[in-house]
Amino acid sequence: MHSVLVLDFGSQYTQLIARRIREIGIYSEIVPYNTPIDEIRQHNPGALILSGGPNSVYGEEALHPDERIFDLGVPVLGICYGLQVIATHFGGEVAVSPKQEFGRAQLLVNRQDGSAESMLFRDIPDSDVWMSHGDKVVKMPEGFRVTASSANSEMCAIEASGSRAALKVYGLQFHPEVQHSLYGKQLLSNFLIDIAGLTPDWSPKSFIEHQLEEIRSTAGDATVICGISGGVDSTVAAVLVSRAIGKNLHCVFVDNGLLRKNEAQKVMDVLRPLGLRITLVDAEETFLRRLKSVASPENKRKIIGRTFIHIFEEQIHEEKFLVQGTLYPDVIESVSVKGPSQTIKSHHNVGGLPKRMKLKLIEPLRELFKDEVRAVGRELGIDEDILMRHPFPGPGLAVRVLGSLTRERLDILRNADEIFLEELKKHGLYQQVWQAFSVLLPVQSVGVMGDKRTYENVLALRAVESSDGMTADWAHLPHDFLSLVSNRIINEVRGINRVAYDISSKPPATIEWE
Ligand SMILES: Nc1ncnc2c1ncn2[C@@H]1O[C@H](COP(=O)(O)OP(=O)(O)OP(=O)(O)O)[C@@H](O)[C@H]1O
Ligand SMILES: O=c1[nH]c(=O)c2[nH+]cn([C@@H]3O[C@H](COP(=O)(O)O)[C@@H](O)[C@H]3O)c2[nH]1
Ligand SMILES: NC(=O)CC[C@H](N)C(=O)O
Ligand SMILES: [Mg+2]
Repeated sequence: MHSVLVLDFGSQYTQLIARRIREIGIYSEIVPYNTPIDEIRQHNPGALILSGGPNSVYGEEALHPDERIFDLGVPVLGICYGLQVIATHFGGEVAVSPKQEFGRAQLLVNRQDGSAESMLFRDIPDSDVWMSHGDKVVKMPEGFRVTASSANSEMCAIEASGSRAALKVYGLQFHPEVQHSLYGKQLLSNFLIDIAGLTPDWSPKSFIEHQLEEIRSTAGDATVICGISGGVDSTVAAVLVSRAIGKNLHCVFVDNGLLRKNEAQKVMDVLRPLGLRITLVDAEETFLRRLKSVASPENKRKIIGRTFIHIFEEQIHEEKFLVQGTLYPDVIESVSVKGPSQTIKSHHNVGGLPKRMKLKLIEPLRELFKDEVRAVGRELGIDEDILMRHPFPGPGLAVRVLGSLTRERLDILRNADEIFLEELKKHGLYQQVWQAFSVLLPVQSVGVMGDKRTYENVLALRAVESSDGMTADWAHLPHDFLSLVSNRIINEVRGINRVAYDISSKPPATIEWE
């Protein structure tokens, strides 16, 4: 199976490029812009895409790919910064533009220059595209032609032609991957299917078949341990691995004392029908002891990540591999392994892992987004109730009791959160939001209850809409509903006298508070 490699120059839209390609039915992966040519060859790519990026190709901090990518014999499409890389590589010039373009622009496809229409623009009329650039091509590279223009960039789309046509190198100043570029997906499809000749055969089913082979060849006859949480990702990962290696899979569910109310029991009940071999480990003591008096979010996350691995290691008998349900957003936000993107927070299962580990990782979902994992789960026949659960982070309530943890504060949060989730379900709102939870703030406020002054904790409710957790908007829950939840929590949960609703989107906030 050929994949498309996206070389990441740090664009905010890099993941969107990969997504759009998969929506077309072609598998794609993102690698850092400077991945060496030998590594690129190992992926056996059917096409390369160079992403946009914040730098300028003529600046001191310009990022350059391995130049030999242009000799691989596979078609290359550069987007924005990627176009500018192509233009300079082939002898053209890029300079700062007197007029910048951000947002909507009108694309004029060049059909009048006597040459044949570009295959890239087949079935694409003059239409709206989305721009985000301050530089532009000012001198064409030799052996290239202009195939489209916009008001502020005359050389808005270029491609190798004439004696260089066989190179199949294309560049676009606009971003075809964003929804506002009306024919963007059609354009990507023209590039991948018509020009690169790829077959759109990526589907949950083909993904599963491919992964089953990969897992079998990695694991061989070895036994494998899998951290399972009752969440969507680890359940799908465990079912997939158990399909591949059967009884050699041993699942461990860690009760880290940071779970929701009665969660451990509920999860064991839900997972039982899947027929997996699961050990429940009670590690509350260990986690809470190690987290005692730790207030910094990053420290909490790292301690939790390490403790998970220690607990897994205690459970190992002859296992050599650890399966995790790590997803793409966990990876991209934790470490900048995939190019020049920034570390936002250390997800416990990626940035929180200890430096030395006895176990080797198997992470079959590492390149997928949540909605794709759900589609894979559906194909595997996993129950909708499990697949549609809200995500729950591995560090659990530790990142929702802000500041230092105590068992008492965890319990206050558990009781409040239970009411919130119960009411969401009762009102048919649970499935309408992507994730919902409560956060116990390290703040006390004054209240009056039964004529008495109170000085108690403040709780924040958070509910968001999202498709992959990368961006999110706060959910506009009905006011009557919020009022009912607030009332119940203040009346029923000892220790809370005020409830607030979080109305921040991601970005600039994140979904969790820590
Ligand atoms: N309590 C736990 N016991 C064992 N492993 C866990 C636990 N919590 C998290 N993990 C491991 O960490 C991985 C990442 O957690 P994460 O919350 O992202 O995924 P998930 O729990 O499987 O799914 P979801 O995002 O839907 O909650 C899990 O896939 C699992 O391998
Ligand atoms: O397994 C996990 N381990 C973590 O360390 C972690 N941190 C955040 N999350 C979940 O990821 C999504 C995005 O969260 P943020 O906007 O807070 O980064 C949201 O769904 C969060 O709940 C985590 N999941
Ligand atoms: N979005 C981009 O790739 C921007 C590229 C380059 N920095 C410019 O401003 O033109
Ligand atoms: Mg989880």
